[in-house]
Amino acid sequence: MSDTTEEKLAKLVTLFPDYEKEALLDILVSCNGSIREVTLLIDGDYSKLKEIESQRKRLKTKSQQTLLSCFSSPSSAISARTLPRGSNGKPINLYTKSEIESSLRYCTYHPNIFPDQLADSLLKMGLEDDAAAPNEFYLFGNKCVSNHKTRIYSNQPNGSSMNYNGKKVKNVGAYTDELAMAQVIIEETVNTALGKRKVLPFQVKPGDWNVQTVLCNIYGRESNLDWHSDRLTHIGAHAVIASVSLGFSREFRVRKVYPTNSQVYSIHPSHNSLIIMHAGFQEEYKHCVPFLPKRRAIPADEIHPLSGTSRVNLTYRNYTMSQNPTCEKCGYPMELRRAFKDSKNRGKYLWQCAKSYTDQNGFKEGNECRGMRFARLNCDPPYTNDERLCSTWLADDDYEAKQIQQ
Ligand SMILES: O=C(O)CCC(=O)C(=O)O
Ligand SMILES: [Fe+2]
Repeated sequence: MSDTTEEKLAKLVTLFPDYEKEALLDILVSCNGSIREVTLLIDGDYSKLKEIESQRKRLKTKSQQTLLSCFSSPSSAISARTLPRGSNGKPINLYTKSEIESSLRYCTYHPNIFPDQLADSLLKMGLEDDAAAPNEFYLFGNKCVSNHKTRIYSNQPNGSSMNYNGKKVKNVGAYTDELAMAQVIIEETVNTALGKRKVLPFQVKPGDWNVQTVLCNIYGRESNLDWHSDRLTHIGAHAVIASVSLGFSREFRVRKVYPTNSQVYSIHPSHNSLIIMHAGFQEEYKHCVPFLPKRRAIPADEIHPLSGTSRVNLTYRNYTMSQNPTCEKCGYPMELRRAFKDSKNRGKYLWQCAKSYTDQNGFKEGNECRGMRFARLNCDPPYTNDERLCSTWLADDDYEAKQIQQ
């Protein structure tokens, strides 16, 4: 059986860690799903590529043309591949609270967050939830299926009609007493932590952070979660997300979203620990749960007594956005994003039509929509067509963008 798109993409992410996942997906689509072609393309074997390109001239679609033109210069392919990551190209391991918090400016780490019994019942809840299922979604028109399972729990009376990542959620889980108890501890810990930090312009104030939704991810031995930043669309700019790890300990990697060769850090959150991804984290960093190396034998003392090699993750989210715009051109819901790639535009919050990225046929020729609006956060309505009113935020250590934009 051939690999799913998600599996192919996971392989490519491992082969080409310096590339954005979205860019790899673009290239994979433009190479008709062939990993071999992608490898040739990125490794700069242009004679082979020419052959492939001339074969494809017959099929020639707009998206393929654009994508290939981005990779037509050997220097762009080679520089991204060969740039060293950090000092020696390897992730830096962060084990303790002080190592994590001194290296990552938007993260705090809180071990032993729940009483032991509560942690164990939440772990069992995740492991035994029969309604948890792989995530199915469309990216650039390709159907992707995650290799970990997910369930969303909501404490809202209208929770059953909620949206997540642009899709109506089926089968929202009811709030149990354990979830309600855990929420009290999480809200208290997060609001206390917020009170000790600088408040960023678009974030909730200390004391006001509260939870409407808990996303539960269940990882087996073979599961992973690819590099991403969480979508801001419903949780807003400068979102604060609380992420609890339960059971078998898996790596949680983080790196800045720019430059492309940014240093990777590896955190090892233990059973019953909390990572708070503070305001600015989703804007400036991305994160993933990498695959466990296939051939690595797991030492007996790492196997969790209740979950074996499975891990449960609970992420607590505060839904702050309710008036999100729809696209003026096609009526599709829009996604809130922050530009970061080029330092000239970095910091601008934008509403982008989600159709091309998430709709089943959204990337087919003639179906693309490039609808865009500037975000005007904390205003009614939260969008504008006047660029001068666009909400913008730059990290205070982003000297490069500040200098260019002044
Ligand atoms: O499992 C984790 O630690 C991360 C989960 C996550 O990033 C997400 O659900 O968006
Ligand atoms: Fe995430």
